Amino acid sequence: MEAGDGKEETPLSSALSRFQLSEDYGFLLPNPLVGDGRATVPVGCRKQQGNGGAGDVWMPQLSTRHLRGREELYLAHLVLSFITMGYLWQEGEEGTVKVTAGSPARGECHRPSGSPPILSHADFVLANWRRKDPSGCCCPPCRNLDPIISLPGGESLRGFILVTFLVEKAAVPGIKVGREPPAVPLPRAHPSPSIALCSPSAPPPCAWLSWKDNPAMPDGLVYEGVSEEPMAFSGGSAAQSTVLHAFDELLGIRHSQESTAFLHRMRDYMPPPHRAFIEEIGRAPSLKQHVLCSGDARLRAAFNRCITALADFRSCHIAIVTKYIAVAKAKAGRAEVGGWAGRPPAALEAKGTGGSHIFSFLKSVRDTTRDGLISA
Ligand code: HEM
Repeated sequence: MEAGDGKEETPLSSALSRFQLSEDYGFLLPNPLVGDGRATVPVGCRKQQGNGGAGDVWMPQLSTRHLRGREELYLAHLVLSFITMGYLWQEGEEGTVKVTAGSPARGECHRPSGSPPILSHADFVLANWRRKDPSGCCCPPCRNLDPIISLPGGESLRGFILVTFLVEKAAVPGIKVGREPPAVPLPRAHPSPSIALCSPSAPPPCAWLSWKDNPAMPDGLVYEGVSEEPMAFSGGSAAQSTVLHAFDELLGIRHSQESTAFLHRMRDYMPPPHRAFIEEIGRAPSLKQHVLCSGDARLRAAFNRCITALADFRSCHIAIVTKYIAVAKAKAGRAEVGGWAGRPPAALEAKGTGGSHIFSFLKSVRDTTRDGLISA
C-alpha cells in the first residue's frame, strides 16, 4: 500500500487485500478477504514516530461501499480494530498514542455494522475464528480452530480467544430456547469447552483494549478526522457477550443497580441485532412468574437447575480471573515473562477490562444470580 496523504478514498476490500501486517507490529494477519494475497507493509504510523509527524506513514481513507454482505463488514471491522490496537499500544502502557493520526480508525466499517470504533467482543471472539481444515469440525479442544488475528501471548492468548468462542458456541442450544439465535457469526454444534485451555502464562490483553476508565489513556482517544475531542470507549470484554445477558433476562435475574448500569453499558458494544434480541426477551412475559404461578414442582426444579448452572459458571469464571491476574502478576514479579506483553496491565490489576472493579462486581453478579432461585 502506498503511503498517502490520508485524504483519498479507497475501496476497503481492495485496500485490505493488499496488505498484511508485519510481525514488527506483533501481528500476523492471514488475509481473510482475499485468499493468500500477502504483502508486508507498515500501516498507521511507524513505530518510532507515531505522533502524526512527518515520518509517519498514513493509511488512506477506506470506504465500505464495495464490501459484500455482513461477513465482509465484520471481517473489515475486525481487521481495522486490530490494526488500531496494534498502533495505539505498540509501546505498551507507557507510550500510548493519544491520536489516531491517519489511522485505520477512520475506516467507515463501524457505521454500517453498528459497531463502535474499537475492538469489541464481537470482533475479538465472535468474528475472529476460522477452521484450519474447512471441512473439519470446530469442537474442543480447538485443534481445528485458530483465531483469524491474534495478539502477542502465544498459546495462552489463542486459548483466551478460542475458549471464549467455545463458551459462546456451547450456549447456542440455550439461546434457542428463547428464539433462533441472532444473526451473527456464531457456530453450530454443542461442545463442552474446557476453560483449562486458558493457561495463565500471560494476562489477556483486555485492559489494554479500553480507552475508557483506563489510567494509561485517561482522556480517551481522538479519532482524527472524526472529532477533535477525545472519545472514550470500553474495550472488548465477554461482559459484551449476548449469551449471559440473554440468560439473565430469560431467568429474570436482577443485578444490583451498579452492576446493571455496567452491564447495560456493555450492550452498546454488541451488534444491534444482539441488543434487540436481549431487549425482546426482557419485554416478553416473565418465565419466572409462569413457573411460580404453575405450582409445578418439576418446573420449579428445572428452573432452579438453570439458575444454579448459571451461578456455577460465574463462580468458575471468578476462579479463572483470580488465577489469571494473580499468576500473571506473580510471574511478572519474578520477571519470568519478558517485554510489555508479559506484564499485567495496571488497569487489569485494579479494574476489569471494561473498567469495573472486577472482583466485587463479579461476586455481586454471581450472588444476585443465586438470589434468583425459587424457594419451595
Ligand atoms: C482468562 C480468562 C478470563 C479473564 C481474565 C476474564 C476477565 C474478566 C473480567 C476482568 C471481567 C469483568 C468485566 C470487565 O470489566 O470486563 C469479566 C467479565 C465477564 N466475563 Fe470474563 N474473563 C475470562 C474468560 C471468560 C470466558 C471464557 C468467558 C465466557 C464467555 C467470560 C465471560 C465473562 C462474562 C459473561 C462477564 C460479565 C460478568 C458476568 O456476566 O458474570 N470470561 N471477565
